[in-house]
Amino acid sequence: MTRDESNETDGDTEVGERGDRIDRDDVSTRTDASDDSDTSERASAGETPSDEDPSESVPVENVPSEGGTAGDATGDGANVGDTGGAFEFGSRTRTETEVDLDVDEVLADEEDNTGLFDDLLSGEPIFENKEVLRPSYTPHELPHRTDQINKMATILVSALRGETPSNILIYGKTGTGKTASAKFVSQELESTSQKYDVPCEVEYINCEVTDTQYRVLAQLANKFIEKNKAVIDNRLSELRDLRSHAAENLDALAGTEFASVDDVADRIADLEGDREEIEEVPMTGWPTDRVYTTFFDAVDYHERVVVIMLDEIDKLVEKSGDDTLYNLSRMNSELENSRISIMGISNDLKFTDFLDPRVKSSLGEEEIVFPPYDANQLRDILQHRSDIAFKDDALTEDVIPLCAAFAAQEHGDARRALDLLRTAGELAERSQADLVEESHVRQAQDKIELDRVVEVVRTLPTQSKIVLFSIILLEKNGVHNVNTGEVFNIYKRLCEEIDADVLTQRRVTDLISELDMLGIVNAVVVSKGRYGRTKEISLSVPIDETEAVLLSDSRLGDIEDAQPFVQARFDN
Ligand SMILES: Nc1ncnc2c1ncn2[C@@H]1O[C@H](COP(=O)(O)OP(=O)(O)OP(=O)(O)O)[C@@H](O)[C@H]1O
Repeated sequence: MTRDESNETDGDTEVGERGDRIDRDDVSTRTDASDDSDTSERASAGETPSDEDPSESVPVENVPSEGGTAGDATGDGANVGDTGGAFEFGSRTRTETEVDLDVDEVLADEEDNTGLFDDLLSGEPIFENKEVLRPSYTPHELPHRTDQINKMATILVSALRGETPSNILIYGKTGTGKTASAKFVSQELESTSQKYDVPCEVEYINCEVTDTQYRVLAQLANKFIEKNKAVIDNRLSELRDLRSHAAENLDALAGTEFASVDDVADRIADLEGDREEIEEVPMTGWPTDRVYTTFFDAVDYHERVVVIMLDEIDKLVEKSGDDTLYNLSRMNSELENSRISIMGISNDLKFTDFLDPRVKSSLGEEEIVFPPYDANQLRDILQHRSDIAFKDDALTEDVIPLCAAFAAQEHGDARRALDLLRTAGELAERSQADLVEESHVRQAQDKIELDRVVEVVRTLPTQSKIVLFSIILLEKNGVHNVNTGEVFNIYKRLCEEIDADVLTQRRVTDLISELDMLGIVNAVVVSKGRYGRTKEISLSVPIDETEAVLLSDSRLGDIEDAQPFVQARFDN
């Protein structure tokens, strides 16, 4: 299990526990639960209802509203139906009554609410099923990817014949449907393999998250170990049945590989031994060759063809070189029972340049390119999804073409197109409109763009933030198309103010070029005749929002009054 997964599990548990606290049925369940240790302790200490310290009853009264002290609550409210001593009876009766009272109060409060949510709920919902527009949804149909899907299927069909499929490399820009298509094909492959009872499995790894050789091999090893355990358990239960039938009547062994009940028992003992020996790979700590051997043995435990899908494979190579791919691609020559095939997916067309030539040729046996979608194709994709996602007639005619056009301008990214459509729907819903209209799409486009800018600016290194802030200060004071020298002067003063290192002007020029590449500023080189050439810099992002993001950085937030700094431009 990855760290993320375990966190998720923790999170779920917590939610579950919190949820328990407000569940009315659960309150009574707890009240019924029997644990009178607390009362008996007090009874043995000679307490009676009359000498009970009033403060002691507080937790009892607080049971339903606090909810968190479930242990105490169950203890004191335990024996409602009992006919125990007067103290217990009185105490318990109070508890139960108050439990109900408090829950009723909560319910009454709910009825008297201010209608905060009622207003929002009252409008006709625009969405039928919003989840369909989220990236986590895997569509059942992928328009305009038939060629690529067919090509993948033609290569992978050998797995269903028990042969090793060629390795495949899939390239294409972001949002061109690579992952969706590959997952679609693997689901089909696995279901067909079950239909024909051919052992074929697909394992998916996202190398952006799992980005070292150790982690990739450990994750794969553990997945196969899990499957092997299930296979062994299945076989064990069949064999135990067979053993008991054969013990009654030896005919049960007819047609099996066993000649006697003892043979069956031996096989069971072997499998139990195998089951016992299986050791999962910890997420850190083993030498990599031990992880590799464990993975190798787990894959080779029984006959099967395995397709390993490495999504964002370029991230793995970038982070930890091509050792993993080298090891995986040479495994087939050593495996005895199984075969593996690799399906790599990448946004970066050039990543194979960094591979060892042997890995490169083995990995790229087959290459499939996913071109960007054009506006018409995006329109079809959006139409398919919107039919399921929105209520009938919830979109005006121009919504889908506009979303498609915006996304096509980007780089034919279906993810962006779907995001736009979903955000437009959400904005319409929020403004309680009956229909999603063109204006909602335009607002959605601005919102997504702004979110992107905010994210990029927020994560800039401090020095770049200071440079950007200098440009903003100049612009805010009416100085447009500034040059590098002007930015540098303000930058220096700001650094002194917040005690940051002052970089050289040359370095600051580089940082400006980086901001240009990120699309935050626009820097054009202009010729000044005999005075040489200079860069004219202007801001390409909304000024107020960007300034707000910069000032939310604790270091830049320290800058008291930015106004005087701008004078620096004129002081020089
Ligand atoms: N032809 C299509 N039909 C329907 N939905 C599509 C199609 N192509 C892409 N999508 C949707 O667009 C989104 C992005 O697709 P996907 O994740 O497959 O892109 P990708 O090429 O793998 O991108 P990245 O390289 O960024 O991971 C997903 O929600 C996917 O369902």
